[in-house]
Amino acid sequence: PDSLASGTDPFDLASAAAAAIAGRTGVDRHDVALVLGSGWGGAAGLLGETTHTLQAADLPGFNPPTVAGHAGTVLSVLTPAGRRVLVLGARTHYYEGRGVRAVAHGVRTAAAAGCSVVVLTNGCGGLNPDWPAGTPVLIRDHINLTAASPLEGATFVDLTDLYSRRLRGIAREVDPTLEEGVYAQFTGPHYETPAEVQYARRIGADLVGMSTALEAIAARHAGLEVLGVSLVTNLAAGISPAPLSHAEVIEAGLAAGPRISRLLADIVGR
Ligand SMILES: Nc1nc2[nH]c(I)nc2c(=O)[nH]1
Repeated sequence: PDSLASGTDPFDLASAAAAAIAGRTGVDRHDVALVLGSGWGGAAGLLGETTHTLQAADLPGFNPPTVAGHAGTVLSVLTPAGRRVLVLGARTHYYEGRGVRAVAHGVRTAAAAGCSVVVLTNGCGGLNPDWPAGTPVLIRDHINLTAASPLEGATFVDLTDLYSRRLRGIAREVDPTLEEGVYAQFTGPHYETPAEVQYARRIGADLVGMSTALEAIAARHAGLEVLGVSLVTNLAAGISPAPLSHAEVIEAGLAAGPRISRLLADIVGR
């Protein structure tokens, strides 16, 4: 929990985690951090050569993986262009109840490790019937419905252009067909009711998920430039008349794998 009594300043903990990464990999500085969400697991292999694989739980402030499929690893990848990518395969979701500091720890560690850019990916529900499962969507902006902030105290941070226009431009150069949308973070872990999905649509959301917004705010505060990319893994509740079968969702996510992994590799390689 986030009790102040714990004493460990979140930024000291992030520095300790970054020092542990540098110590174990011999890589003193990473350039780009990549947070892998549902359906994005295959991206790391296409980025370049994974020179080091660390267990996240061995690093200060990271927790054992609770989301199935998240390998719970932190990778150091060397791209063909000689850039160092820190691949965080161990996201903490707000719904785990570990508090906002745990949610923000990964991006704070990335900043402490020297990164200047973080790419946040996630799996989400789609509100646009024209975006079927398997559609990647650039996040243009977010609506934070968690009623929480990763920041504490009088930490006033401007969030204009939080999802970097520059990085979205690079992404669209890589794939001009990419859609853009507004991502709404719900607390979860339950999915939205059809009425909540209609509410999200009416307030301007195109995507609904349970991650990303809090991490993006913490990333901006830590000085990182942010790119967010969602993978629609299902149509949100009530959007499609017949609820998609879980098998279809899994299949659509897998089918999109090669395309979205290539997309990320080309964006990071720029
Ligand atoms: N809130 C929310 N999160 C999600 N994550 C995935 I994958 N699908 C959904 C969804 O439909 N709603």
